Amino acid sequence: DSVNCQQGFITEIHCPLTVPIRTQPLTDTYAVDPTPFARGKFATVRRCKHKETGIEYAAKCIRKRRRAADIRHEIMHEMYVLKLSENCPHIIHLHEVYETATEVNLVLELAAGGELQRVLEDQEVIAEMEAARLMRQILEGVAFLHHNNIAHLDIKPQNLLLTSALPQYDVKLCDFGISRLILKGSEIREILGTPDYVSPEILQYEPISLATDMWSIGVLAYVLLSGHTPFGGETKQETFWNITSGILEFPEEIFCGVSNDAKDFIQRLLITEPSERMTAKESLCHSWIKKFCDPENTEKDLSRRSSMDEANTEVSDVPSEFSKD
Ligand SMILES: Cc1cnc(Nc2ccc(CC#N)cc2)nc1Nc1cc(C2CC2)[nH]n1
Repeated sequence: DSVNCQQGFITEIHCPLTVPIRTQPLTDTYAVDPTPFARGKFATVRRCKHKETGIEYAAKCIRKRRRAADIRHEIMHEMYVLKLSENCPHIIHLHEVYETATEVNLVLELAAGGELQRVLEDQEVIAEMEAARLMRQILEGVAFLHHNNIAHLDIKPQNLLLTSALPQYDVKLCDFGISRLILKGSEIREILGTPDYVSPEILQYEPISLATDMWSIGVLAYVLLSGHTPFGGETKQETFWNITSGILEFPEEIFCGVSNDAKDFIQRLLITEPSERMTAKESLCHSWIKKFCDPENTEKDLSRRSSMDEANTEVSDVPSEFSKD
């Protein structure tokens, strides 16, 4: 399709994928909470309620000028990626867009449960079955993006939102502010992302690819199961050194009770050579994801890792086979 991209931004998309942009003030239609959920460097996110329907959304207000540079094309890129993903249940939905002279307001689906990061802060680790269930949903969202040649480039617990506070919550990917369209031949090398989740190729200024997201997913799986980051150091420099060293360890004191399948899943993602990592599709076929998520399996009494000391999960040595696509 005639996608015209420069440096990985989707500028205009040939198809009826237009997004109506309203110019009347957001506050005519929505009652906006004064206190923001989250305040990023360039965006502020607030809960808001539609005055007629009473439905609640999240309004992401992005300033158009950043250090005097006009970044409207970046905002339009994020809007297009969200619009492109409107049928994916694991990506936050874009409802509508408002624009003024100085800012763009994306009215987005509200994920009332907040950031996965909060859950990790409250309960440190997540039961392995729950981690696999969340990981499958995240992988389905990422597989959708990668099928459209879009790399998210900032996958981390702060950008994974929970639909509710109840235990059987679902998870949705958000924040496409630094996502990029990755097309064959277009080499994109930019220092992006968050230290603990950044991949070796980014640190070595190598081309960024869809595999860059798979590294971050490996880090995320490690954190969900152990409560620790695999390469975290005392300083940023030490973390970066650990990441490029490619040394991956599963210390017994933080991985006791975690199945070999789960470790194999992580090992097949935290590989310094991007082309050797599993793709999102291959990850969805990995036995750790299938074992916990196939319907017939959940009937069986799968050992649930309730806490560190009770953990006596039988170590399953099922070889992790997955289809080569
Ligand atoms: C209850 C809640 C609490 N905290 C955040 N934090 C947060 C995290 C990342 C980004 C980064 C972005 N974008 C913005 C806010 N989002 C929430 N709900 C949202 C947030 C949203 C849409 C994504 C804004 N829907 N429901």
